[in-house]
This record gives sequence, C-alpha cells and structure tokens, in this order.
Amino acid sequence: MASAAMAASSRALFRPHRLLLLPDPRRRRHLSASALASANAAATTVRRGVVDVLRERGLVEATTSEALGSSSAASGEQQKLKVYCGFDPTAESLHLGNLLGLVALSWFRRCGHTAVALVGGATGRVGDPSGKSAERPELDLAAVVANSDAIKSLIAQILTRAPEPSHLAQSGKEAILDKHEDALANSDQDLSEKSGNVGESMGSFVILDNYDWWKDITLLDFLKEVGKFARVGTMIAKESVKKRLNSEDGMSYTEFTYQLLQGYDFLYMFKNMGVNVQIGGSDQWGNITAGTDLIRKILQVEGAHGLTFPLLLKSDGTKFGKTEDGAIWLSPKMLSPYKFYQYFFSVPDVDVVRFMKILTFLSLDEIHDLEESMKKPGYVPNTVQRRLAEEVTRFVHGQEGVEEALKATEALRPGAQTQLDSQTIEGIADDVPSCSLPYDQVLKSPLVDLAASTGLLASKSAVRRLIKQGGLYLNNKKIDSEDKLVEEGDIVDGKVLLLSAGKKNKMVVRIS
Ligand SMILES: Nc1ncnc2c1ncn2[C@@H]1O[C@H](COP(=O)(O)OP(=O)(O)OP(=O)(O)O)[C@@H](O)[C@H]1O
Ligand SMILES: N[C@@H](Cc1ccc(O)cc1)C(=O)O
Repeated sequence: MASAAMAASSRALFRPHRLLLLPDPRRRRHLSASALASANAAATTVRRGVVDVLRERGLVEATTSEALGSSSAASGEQQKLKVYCGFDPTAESLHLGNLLGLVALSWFRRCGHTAVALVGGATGRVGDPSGKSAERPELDLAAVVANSDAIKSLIAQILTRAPEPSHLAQSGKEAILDKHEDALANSDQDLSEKSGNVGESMGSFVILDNYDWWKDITLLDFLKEVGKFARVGTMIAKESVKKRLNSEDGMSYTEFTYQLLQGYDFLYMFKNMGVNVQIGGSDQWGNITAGTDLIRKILQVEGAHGLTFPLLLKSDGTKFGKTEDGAIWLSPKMLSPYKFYQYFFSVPDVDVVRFMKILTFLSLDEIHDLEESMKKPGYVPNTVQRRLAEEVTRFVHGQEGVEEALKATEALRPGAQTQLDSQTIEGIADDVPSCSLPYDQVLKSPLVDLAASTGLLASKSAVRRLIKQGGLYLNNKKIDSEDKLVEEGDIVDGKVLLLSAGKKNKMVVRIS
C-alpha cells in the first residue's frame, strides 16, 4: 500500500507538464497544423507589407531575418503573421516608451495580422535585467497582480481604439478581445470568417498573461526541457548580462535566467498558438533571440522571427521608462489627459515630425504636408504639435480624453472666457506650484499680499508692478486694481483658486 502510494506521488511530482516540450525531434509532428502553417508561411518572404510600413516610419531597428523585412519580395499572397509584444507589470500603468509596442502591434493589425499583447505576470516577478545597471527591487505579489490587471485593461482600451485604415472603416469589422488562449489558437478561423483574405481586414488582438503557463511549470521540468538547450556562453554574451557581470554587485541567478523565461514564452506561444513574430524595443533583442534560438533548437523548425524598434529617448538621451524620472504615463489615473496632451503640444519643432511618424497613424503624405506647412511664412507656432497631441491623446485616451484636454487647455489660458471649475484647476496642480491655506486666511485678503505670500512673485512691489502692466490674473480674469480683495465667489467651488503671473507662471491655492 505504502509503496503504491509513494509511486503515485512521485509520478505526480515528475509528471511532465502538458505544456512543456520534450527534446525529441519527433515531437515536431505534434505541432498544431495552424502553428506549422503559420511558421512555414512566415519563413517565406512577406510581400511589401507591415515591416516596410514600420521601416518607413522609423519603427524598425533590427529584424532577425531578411525574410521578414524584405520588400523586394517574390510575388504571392502576403503571409498572415501572429505577433506578440510583452510588457512586465512593474508599475500600475504603461508609459510613453511602451506605447511604441502598442503602435507597432496596431500596425500589424491594420495590415491584417493578429496581435498579441502579453502581460508578464510571471516574468514581472523575476525582473528583466535588460538596460538595467542594478538588480531590480522585488515586487510583492499583490502589486504584481494589481499591476497586471490594470495594464491589461489599459491595453484593451488602447488597442480597441487603434484606428482602422480608411478603406476598412466602412466595413464594420470588429476586433476580437479575448483573454483565452483558445481564442488565439482559433483566430485564423475567426479572421477568415470575417474577411476571407489577409491584408484586407483589421486583424484581431488578444491579451495573454504568461503566469497562466508558468504557474504549472516545475523547476525540474524547466531545467530538463528548456535549460538543457540553452548555452551558458550564449547567455553570458547577451548585452544585458555582459554589462552587469562587470559591475560591482554582479547579477543574481534569478535575473540571469530571465532571458530563458522570455525565450520560453515565445516557444510556448509559437507551438501552441502559432505566434511567429516577437517585437520589442531594441533593449529586448537578447531576449527575443533567446526565443528564436530555443524554437530552432527544441522544435527544429525555422519560422520564428524577431523585430525590434528603436527606443524612444528623452532630450537628455535617456529612455522614456517607468522607472526613470518624469514618466509620461498612459493611465489617466496617473497622468491626466490634459497633461498628456500638453506634453505633446510642447514637443520641440525638431522632434515633432519624427513623433508623428512613430506615434500616429497619419499617412506619410499627410505628415509631409504638415512638415512643409511649418516652413511657410505665417505658420502659427505649435500648429503641428497640436495635431500630434490630438492624434496621440485620441489613441490613448479616446475622443473624450481629447475633449477634456482641449477644455482644460482653453480654460487655463489667461484671459480665456471659459468658466473655470475646481476639477480643471486641480488637474494642473501637479504640474505647477501649489499651496494650501485656511479659508479665513484667504477670504478678504488683499490679492497683492496673497500673490507675494504664496511665492507666485518675489515681493508685493513686484505684484503691483505686474498689475500695472496687466499681467496678473485670478482664475484667468485680469486684475486691474491693486486693492482687489479675494471674495467668496473667487474661491472656485469653495475649494481652490488659480493665480497667474503672465502666461506660464501659475500658483494653485487650495483651501485647507
Ligand atoms: N523608451 C522606450 N522606447 C521604446 N520602447 C520601449 C521604451 N521603454 C520600454 N520600451 C519597450 O516596452 C516593452 C515593455 O518594457 P517594460 O515593461 O520593461 O518597460 P520598461 O520601461 O523597460 O520598464 P522598466 O523601466 O521597469 O525597465 C519592451 O518591448 C521595451 O523595449
Ligand atoms: N522583457 C520585457 C517584457 C516581456 C515579458 C515576457 C515576454 O515573453 C516578452 C516581453 C520587458 O521587460 O520589457
């Protein structure tokens, strides 16, 4: 009895996980028909299509094979691709740098391919060393789960808003959003039912979480069935590892393993869902090629491809990221649509055309016309930036977000006729200096005193001078008199008031 029970329990322990792959090449036969078809299809050259579109817009840094990127393709049907981009849930929101991945996925969809956004519920617990000079702080489990949920719903909202190419806009075809792997495995069928022809319909999208497969994989399974095929020399040679090995603290075994986790994701999705392309920022090259290598070695098939896009950099040359200062968050909870819009409205002229190509779906002809308009006499500064801001804000926050941003922008213009409300003023409070004062200290106090004591201007005499020049505003209304006292009606919604010295210098005064 006892030995039978032991045998049963050890069978359970060593039972190979249904999703792991055995090294036996005969297992090639077990690739699903659609996975093999997709793999082989992608191995042939893709006719001028999505990769060329991405390249023209400056969204291609490198590809793992010419076959994927060549535009001098042999004639024939454009191949249907299933492409994925991963995002680790290391914050509550994605940021502007991550938007490139969503834009690129949307271009694949616009060209009729299937897009997969993968949230790294498992990899987020390990931490990607790519581009990091030190070990990442460990995230607690509850935060990973909460972040994953928030990011999934953000991605769903944004990908749903990806504009269809104009020739499809009339067709009424809808994107499929499903969290289940089966939806992806069957998406060939879904697509063909909808259109019957690749490249003539908007591709579907799916959101997955890699914790769904990692949660069942044991260390022994992993070492036997994946680790065996990874060469330590190749792993050490990756940029993300090389840099860290030379640092004082070195690198943990955990982070060293990250590339294999991401590599296995690709292998898993390739085998089970026919996902044949992985995209990511250029810092992901090592992890992406870890996947294509595993697929080649374990499944012994070609047909898995990688594509990276350049990192979007700030003017100081550092990348836009979630852990760097001054993140441009995509979630309205972390950055209001108004501030998001303002960021793009203020992009310098030298960057605006590049941003248009990278971050919007406007045609290159239209972008060229906008660029030309900037050179013409009488060009009103920031007109092109306004268009950029509208397009990107619409993609990320929807038309309501654009309207909210435009309303706040207009309302906060000194001299604007729009009646300010406390929500609009609060909306800019993170961006401009603010202070809190008790109600009775504000009510009936001379405005000259308030403007000086809050630090809007350095002294009362400077405030008086500004009033004479017509440059002091209370809630956007010009103040003409040095004797003006703050009245009850000046305290917006009983909560807040806005002082402005000229156009740029503002102070939000909250009533405590
Ligand atoms: N500035 C950027 N420009 C282009 N792509 C980016 C940028 N920042 C991140 N990405 C890409 O977004 C995807 C998800 O990256 P990830 O979730 O690790 O964000 P991250 O900003 O790199 O995070 P962290 O700051 O924690 O390293 C990757 O493909 C990554 O290359
Ligand atoms: N490593 C990626 C996220 C990612 C996670 C899992 C993957 O399979 C792919 C990508 C990043 O941190 O940017």
